Parts: sequence; C-alpha cells; structure tokens
Amino acid sequence: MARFENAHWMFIVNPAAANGKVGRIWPGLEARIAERLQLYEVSHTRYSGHGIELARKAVQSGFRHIIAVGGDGTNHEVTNGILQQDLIPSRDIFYTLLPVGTGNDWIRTHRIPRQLDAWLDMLEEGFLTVQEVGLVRYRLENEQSQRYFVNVAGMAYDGFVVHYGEKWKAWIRNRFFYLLLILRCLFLYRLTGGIILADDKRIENRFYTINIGICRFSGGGMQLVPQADPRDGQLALTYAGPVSKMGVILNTWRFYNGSIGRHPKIELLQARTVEVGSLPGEKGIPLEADGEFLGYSPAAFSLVPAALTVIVPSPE
Ligand SMILES: Nc1ncnc2c1ncn2[C@@H]1O[C@H](COP(=O)(O)OP(=O)(O)OP(=O)(O)O)[C@@H](O)[C@H]1O
Repeated sequence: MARFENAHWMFIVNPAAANGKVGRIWPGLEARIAERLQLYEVSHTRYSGHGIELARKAVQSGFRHIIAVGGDGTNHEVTNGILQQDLIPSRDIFYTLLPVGTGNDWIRTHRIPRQLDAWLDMLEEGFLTVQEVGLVRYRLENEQSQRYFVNVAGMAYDGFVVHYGEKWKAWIRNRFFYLLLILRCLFLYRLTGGIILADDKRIENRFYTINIGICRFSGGGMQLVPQADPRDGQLALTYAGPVSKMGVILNTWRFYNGSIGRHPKIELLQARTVEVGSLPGEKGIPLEADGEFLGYSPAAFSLVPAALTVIVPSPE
C-alpha cells in the first residue's frame, strides 16, 4: 500500500476515447478530481499514438505518478510510453487508468472502478499490484517493429477484425454495430496457413484465431484466454484451427463464460515464448495488441516480468 499525499500526478487524457465523449465530459471530471487531488497536471492526446510520446515525456520531466484517461487503446499507449522509456525502471512508476472508454477490458482483471468517487477512493487508499507485460516483435511494411502489451494480443481473425474495424471506428463503439462487424468479418476472413512455436511445441495448421494473453478479458468482456494470470510468468496462448462459421456463432457464449477450452477445436496452453509465422507462399497473419492494429507475422512474443506497477482498489 502506498500513500500518495505528496504525489504530483500526470493525467494523460484521450479526448477521442468513447467516440469523443471523453473530450466532452473531461471538464466535469476534472472539476471533481480537483476537489480531491492537490497537485496534478493534464496533457491531452492530439492524435493516435500520441499517448506513448506524452507518457515518455512525463517520465523524463520527473513524473512518477501517471494516469491514463480513456479506454483500452489509451491504456495501451500510455503504458507503452512508461515501458519504452529507459530513464528509470518502469515498475518505479505508479500507474492506473481512469476508465472512460467503451470496452474497458483491462480494468476487469484489476477490478478498477468506473465510478469516479470509488476511483478517487482507490487513489487515496493506494493499494498496488505489479503485473508482467508482453513484448511483441512484428513486421509492418517490411520494417521490424516492437510493442509492449498489457492485456491481450490477437492474431489471424482477431487481427483482421481490428484492422477492418479501423475503417468503421466511429461506428464500432455501438455494441450492436460491433457484433455486426464481427459477423461480417467472419465471412470476409480467409484462414492463413501458419506455424506456432510455443516454447518447444510446434503447431502447424490453418489458424482461425490465435490469442496471447497477460490478462484475461478482451473484446468487451470476452474471455479468449481464461487461463491468463498477470503474475504467473507465462503467456496464455489460445488457438483454433479451421472451425465452421456456424460453429463460431453457436459457441459465442463460450467466449463470455470462460469455457472456451471445452470446445474440442480450441486449444489452451501456457508458454514463456510464442512465435507465429505464416507458411511459405502464404501472406502475413494480421496482429493486434490491446485492441490496436500493429502489423503482420512473423511475430515473436515474450514476457517482461514485474514490469508495471498498477494502483488497484484492493490487495490482489
Ligand atoms: N486526439 C486523438 N484523436 C484521435 N484519435 C486518438 C487521439 N488520441 C488517441 N487516439 C486514438 O483513440 C483510439 C481510441 O481510444 P480508446 O481505445 O482509449 O477508447 P475506446 O475505443 O473508446 O475504448 P475501448 O478500447 O476500451 O473500447 C485509440 O486507438 C487511440 O490511438
């Protein structure tokens, strides 16, 4: 438990989160925050990816208490800024999310409250947990790149949905439209032949989906990696080979109740490293992390232990 009486907080606010709602409600939120916190500053993101830069700069200018305001995408960017800077160990930064996005899946693992008064109580009490994070190296436009992720990364169909959904960003905040989009992608997505290397286990197949999780919830409350534990030193890996479209639709309930592993065509594993590549002659397999589209295979996943200190509402 940490007491934050003298903390100087940096709020990194994504005004575009929740389809622009955050920009509209922030002044009201800030007025209530100002009643409870003594010392804080606010930075607003101006474009996609800006959260990474703002968080890195905040650490460089001395902030050790950082809060992202938005949803899972903002969470992804701000934690990446904290993890990418090399001035101080990332775990020495106290971090949390003020969840005002649409899906807010990462907070489900840590039970971070959405209600502002309860959230401010959480800051006052100052319980901490330290979670591991994933690191993925991948390809984008023939360049090698890398990114951290704190929740779940998805490849194949999951990467395709996020990439396709970028065109419809303004609409997918609507749950019904999001389900329609998922359904449409089911008919558009073509399976790619690939190889997964999970530690020393080699799996070759045409993959419908591949998920690599640190925490367990994604896609608005789905549990595609129910075996994920952010402190167990392992990446949770779930994959499925070819499944019929009707099979996917009829088993949707399993995505939500954590019983996905009972489907005979879905495999759940744990591994310290995971590599995913496509078979010769096949195109790259699309990749997303924490709901943000990144690029394509070959992708190599590893784990950074005890990398992120998170302020949570109760001891974990
Ligand atoms: N100023 C900005 N203008 C436009 N887009 C931005 C800006 N700042 C950040 N973004 C992008 O906004 C996107 C959405 O943010 P975020 O995911 O936090 O909200 P959300 O989609 O409502 O929440 P969730 O992912 O939990 O459903 C992110 O992909 C981020 O890169």
